[in-house]
Formats: sequence, C-alpha cells, structure tokens
Amino acid sequence: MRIGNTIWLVGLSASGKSTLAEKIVRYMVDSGKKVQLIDGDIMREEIGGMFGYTREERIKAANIYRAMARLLNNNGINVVIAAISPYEEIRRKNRERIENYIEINVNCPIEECIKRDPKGLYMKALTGREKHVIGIDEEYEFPENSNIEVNTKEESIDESYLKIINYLKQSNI
Ligand SMILES: Nc1ncnc2c1ncn2[C@@H]1O[C@H](COP(=O)(O)OS(=O)(=O)O)[C@@H](OP(=O)(O)O)[C@H]1O
Ligand SMILES: Nc1ncnc2c1ncn2[C@@H]1O[C@H](COP(=O)(O)OP(=O)(O)O)[C@@H](O)[C@H]1O
Repeated sequence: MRIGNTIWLVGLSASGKSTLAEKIVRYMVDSGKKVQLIDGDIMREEIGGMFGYTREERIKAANIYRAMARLLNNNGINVVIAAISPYEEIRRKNRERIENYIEINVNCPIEECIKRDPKGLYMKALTGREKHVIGIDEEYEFPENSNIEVNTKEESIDESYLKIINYLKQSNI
C-alpha cells in the first residue's frame, strides 16, 4: 500500500487556511482519493479543549495533529491539516517525521487578517480581552521552508487554490 501524503497549511488566523483546505479536500475526493481533514480549531474542540495557546501548548497540539497524520498516512489515507503552526520547531518536526510532507505557506499580512477578523479574535486581542494571539502579542515565525506559498491578500480564493492544485498535480498527488 502506498503511504498517504500530508498537506499542512500554515498561516495566521484568518489568512485563509480552512477555506483552502476544504477546497483541496473536495478536489482529492473528486479525484477518487482517500483523504481526512484536520482543522486546528475543530480538532481542539473535539479533544475537549485539552490545549491552550501558549507556545508549549501549541507545540503539544501540533504533536497530536502530526501523530494522527502519520497513522492515517500509514494506512494509505491522505491528510489535509489547517493549523497556524507558528513556530519553525513544529514545521521542522513535521518535515522530519512525516514521510510525504507538503507545507503550504498561507501568507497574508497581519493588517489584512485584522481587517477580516471573522471570529473577532483580533478585536479581542487588541482590546486586551484575549492573550497569546499570534501576530499580536505572540510572535509568528515566518515559514521560510515551505513547498509552496500563496498570497491571499493579492490573490482570489480560486487563484490561490489553482496554484496549490497545480503544485499537487506536478508532484503526482
Ligand atoms: N489566543 C487565542 N485564544 C483563543 N483562540 C485562539 C487563540 N489563538 C488562536 N485561537 C483559535 O484557535 C485556532 C487555532 O488553532 P490551531 O491549532 O490551528 O493553532 S496552533 O497551530 O496551535 O497555533 C484559531 O483558528 P483559525 O482562525 O482557523 O486559525 C482560532 O480560532
Ligand atoms: N485567496 C484567498 N484564499 C483563502 N481565503 C481568502 C482568500 N482571499 C480572501 N479570503 C477570505 O479570507 C477568509 C479566511 O478565513 P478562514 O479560511 O477561516 O481562515 P483561517 O482558517 O486561516 O483562520 C475567508 O473569509 C475567505 O473568503
């Protein structure tokens, strides 16, 4: 059996990870592939709010996402993950431990994410009602080693999506 791929979308909250992840999953399902979506905010809820948002807790949450991805990949199932993954430490471990790892840098300036703010998270952070918000009071380490980058401020959803799909096709995924 062929080991599955993990496509890991990293980026600030509101950068467009979930929007693009859902479209990638749809594309893979339509191509007859087995695929599982792991979305950070949904998975956090499903595991009972086990982790918070400090650096240590984000690294622990990523360890769980990675372990799930490896199990599924080993059973031939592709995985699409949407998680901020703000630290290079998380991404380096992904590269080391996930056999077929593809990282997508969902790049969007913090100013644009603050403008979008679909969950009101940035408003809360800027008014002191939420702490440990990446891009506000916690650093976002810019991903320097991703396989592909999309720029969601300048590109439409379809443009970013097509960029990703073309890359996946070139990589025989
Ligand atoms: N500080 C703080 N307080 C409350 N809620 C927060 C905070 N930071 C992030 N969020 C929400 O959690 C979602 C990110 O979870 P992730 O697992 O993807 O993040 S991480 O990879 O561990 O950094 C994230 O979802 P997305 O907006 O989809 O990125 C937010 O809904
Ligand atoms: N090129 C793009 N790719 C993805 N999302 C985009 C793009 N341009 C604008 N958006 C918008 O940005 C918002 C991103 O929200 P979401 O996908 O929930 O982000 P995240 O999962 O990173 O928090 C959506 O409202 C989406 O319509």
